[in-house]
Amino acid sequence: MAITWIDICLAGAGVYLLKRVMAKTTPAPLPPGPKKLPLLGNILDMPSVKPWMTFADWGKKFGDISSVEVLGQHIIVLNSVKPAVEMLDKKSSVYSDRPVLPMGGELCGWKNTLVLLPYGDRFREYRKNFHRVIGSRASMDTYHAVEEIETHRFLQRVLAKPSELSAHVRKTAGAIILRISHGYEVKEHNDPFIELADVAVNQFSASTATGAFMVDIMPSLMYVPEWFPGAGFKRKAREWHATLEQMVAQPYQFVKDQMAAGIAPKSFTSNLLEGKTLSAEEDHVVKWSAASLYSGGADTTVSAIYSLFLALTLFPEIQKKAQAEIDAVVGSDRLPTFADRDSMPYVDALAKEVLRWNVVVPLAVPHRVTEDDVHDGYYIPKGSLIMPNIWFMLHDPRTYANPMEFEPARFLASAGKEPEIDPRTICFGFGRRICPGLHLADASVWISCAMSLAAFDISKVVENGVEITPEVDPTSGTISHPKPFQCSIKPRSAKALELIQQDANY
Ligand code: HEM
Repeated sequence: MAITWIDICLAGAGVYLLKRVMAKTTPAPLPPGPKKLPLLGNILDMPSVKPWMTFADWGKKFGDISSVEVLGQHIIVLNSVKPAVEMLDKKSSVYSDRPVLPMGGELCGWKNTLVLLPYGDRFREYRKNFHRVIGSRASMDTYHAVEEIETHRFLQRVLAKPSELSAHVRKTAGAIILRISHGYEVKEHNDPFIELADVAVNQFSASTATGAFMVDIMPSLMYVPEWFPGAGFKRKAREWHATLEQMVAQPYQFVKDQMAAGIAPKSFTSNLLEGKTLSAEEDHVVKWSAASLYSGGADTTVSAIYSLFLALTLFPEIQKKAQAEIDAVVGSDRLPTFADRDSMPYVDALAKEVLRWNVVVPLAVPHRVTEDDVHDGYYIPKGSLIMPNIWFMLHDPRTYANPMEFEPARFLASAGKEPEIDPRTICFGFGRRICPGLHLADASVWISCAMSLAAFDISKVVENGVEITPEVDPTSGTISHPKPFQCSIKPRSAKALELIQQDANY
């Protein structure tokens, strides 16, 4: 029997009606959201620039849990901490998967790193490794010396070339993480591992950018051969896959060679390899969890520390208050160390405010739901992507007074006023996917605040008698950075200069 257009239309109408009927049989309504178009859903509502701003508007219109549907994909946006904790933490056994990303995850291979790893046994193994090495504030004590030495070297680099602040921040983050992950000490210039990681991390951002590759919308394109017209993305994916493989394999081989020679310093990788013969699966887990540590830490703290310098440039009074505290506690004969942390509440508050003001990962990383759920009266279908709007949670006037202002004192108790919520309970995400590098990040941001403030005065650049005020306009993207800005960085005194120039290898 021949099939006619009428049959097809009737079948189409049937599917549509069936969907409508099925929609009616769902256990509860979907969370509210912008009105959908037939077939296209909310594709035209999806923002491409700073989506967290649009999502915050949805929160105001539709409440703390809102939803959209893009080509059949449900996206649930959470605009407050309460549902984020109730769903992602309390129901973590069904809210902890990650989305499948055809370009970045599958073709380029980033699905082997923790951030995109599907929820399951391998995921648990990686997390266990992270937990063992940097899973608590106490375990981070082992790495305080590395943090202090590398941050001191950072001061020396800044002193030598203050105009290259951003590059120094990046290099220091890479140096700290590579020492912890692979026991590798970076070279002062053109370090091959740092360069490789920079390229790979940029490729990660490019390959996972929303809407950048058609294959992310039509996953079947993954199977198109490279020679096929329009399949340029496959060649690109092959190249990017190769960079990632090198970024993972080279430092790993370095540790193995050093261990064979009996000269490997203690590190995340050497610790996991020590005295063991690994199966292929165990080898994969050690190699890729070390790389996850390295790639997760390479770009994130960079954003936070760069924004510390932006804040210090913009708010000289806050800088002076923090320096006064350091002078009173540490004096001027030495640089601050982690041992001073508990005695310097204002510097601690400053580090917290940096994490709140400049939100490094504004929408976290989407969590994928693995079972149908009904939450707070709303239907959350299996396969939905949950996006916690961390940016809004940290700028919500219900939680933070004058949220757009940079004000460390909000985290200090004063007469009749409790400190505001610690942003570290929000900025690192939620549930079983919470950032496993949070203690390391916290330590890096704090020591950078304390040492930089002890050593330097940071101020606006004056050009032709005019002060240049940097703009506060962070970039869009999974990891948001302050836009490049100029500032003047000078040693605070002759004594500070002497301290910076002292040997950093203590
Ligand atoms: C200021 C610095 C940092 C911030 C604000 C930050 C924030 C985040 C956030 C929001 C997530 C997603 C959590 C979720 O899905 O709910 C995440 C995941 C992750 N972070 Fe961080 N992070 C920072 C530094 C670091 C560092 C230093 C490392 C490595 C040592 C790291 C490694 C990772 C990894 C591997 C994941 C993926 C975890 C998973 O999927 O299970 N992060 N981070």
